[in-house]
Amino acid sequence: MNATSVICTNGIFYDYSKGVNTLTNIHLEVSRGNIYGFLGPNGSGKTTTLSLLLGLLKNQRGTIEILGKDLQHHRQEILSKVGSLIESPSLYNHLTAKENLEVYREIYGASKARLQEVLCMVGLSDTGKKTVKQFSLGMKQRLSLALALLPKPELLILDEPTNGLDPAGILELRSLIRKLNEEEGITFLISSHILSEVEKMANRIGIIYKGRMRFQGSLEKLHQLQQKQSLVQLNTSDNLRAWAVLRQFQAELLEDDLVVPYTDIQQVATINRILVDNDLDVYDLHPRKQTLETIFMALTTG
Ligand SMILES: Nc1ncnc2c1ncn2[C@@H]1O[C@H](COP(=O)(O)OP(=O)(O)OP(=O)(O)O)[C@@H](O)[C@H]1O
Repeated sequence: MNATSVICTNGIFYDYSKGVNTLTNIHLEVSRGNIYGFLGPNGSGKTTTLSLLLGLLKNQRGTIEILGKDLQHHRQEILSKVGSLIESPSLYNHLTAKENLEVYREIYGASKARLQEVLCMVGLSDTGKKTVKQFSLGMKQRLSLALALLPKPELLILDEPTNGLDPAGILELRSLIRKLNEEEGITFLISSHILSEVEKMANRIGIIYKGRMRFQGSLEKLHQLQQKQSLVQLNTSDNLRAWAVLRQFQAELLEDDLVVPYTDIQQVATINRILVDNDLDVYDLHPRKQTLETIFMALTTG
């Protein structure tokens, strides 16, 4: 665990029933200031992992450190600094945003000033007498976030927070998360099964599939993986000679085709020029650019 680590799990295992491995050897590392996007298709183990981090389930093997302390031994202390949105909190439909917060303010022992502060942060300070039953789903989600913010958490754990929101609601929530991260210094761990949603706000990504971590690293590292896997497929008048000419590009001869990895489209033009300059006729040139989505699919399919 390094000094900036906010969450560090070491070899977590969890089974709901004997013989079915729900989580296998999970190493998850979230650093201070991260917006960590925790991605995986349905049933891959995201909620189970988040439940373990929040002490709602108990890991059967491995250790969990949060904010520098072992969760097993410092549960209360840790959880007082962690906010979460894991199951929809029970909002009172017949109460206003402020009244709902008032109920929780007492539980958390937060001040009235803090209540106003969080209402402002989530953009609900002017909803006045409107009760929650008149709120859009996006507004309800922001109110839930306000509840989680009341005790001034250092870390917020959100399980699929954009589920069910319309595009405008998703945009709103995304910019709110970014704002809270930048202005309040809150670290986020956010689960999702949609890469494109997380990609726009996260700076660190973890990908889980069938209970195992398939990738963990910066968004740039995922982009690098994407670039490494982009290939141009070629067919020329003499593929063997073309392969020799393009050796500096790590060209490979695969049955009838020549494939060459590339990182940007300019490189494809250069490859073409080299072939023509070497008196090779190019019959077919087909760049296959990987997208982040195809990389995600490749990591999360059998
Ligand atoms: N209470 C439970 N008892 C038994 N099995 C469970 C329980 N909760 C989850 N599972 C199983 O554990 C696996 C992981 O589920 P989990 O909910 O952690 O995945 P997830 O990635 O959060 O998926 P989703 O996006 O669908 O919520 C799934 O196969 C699921 O069926």
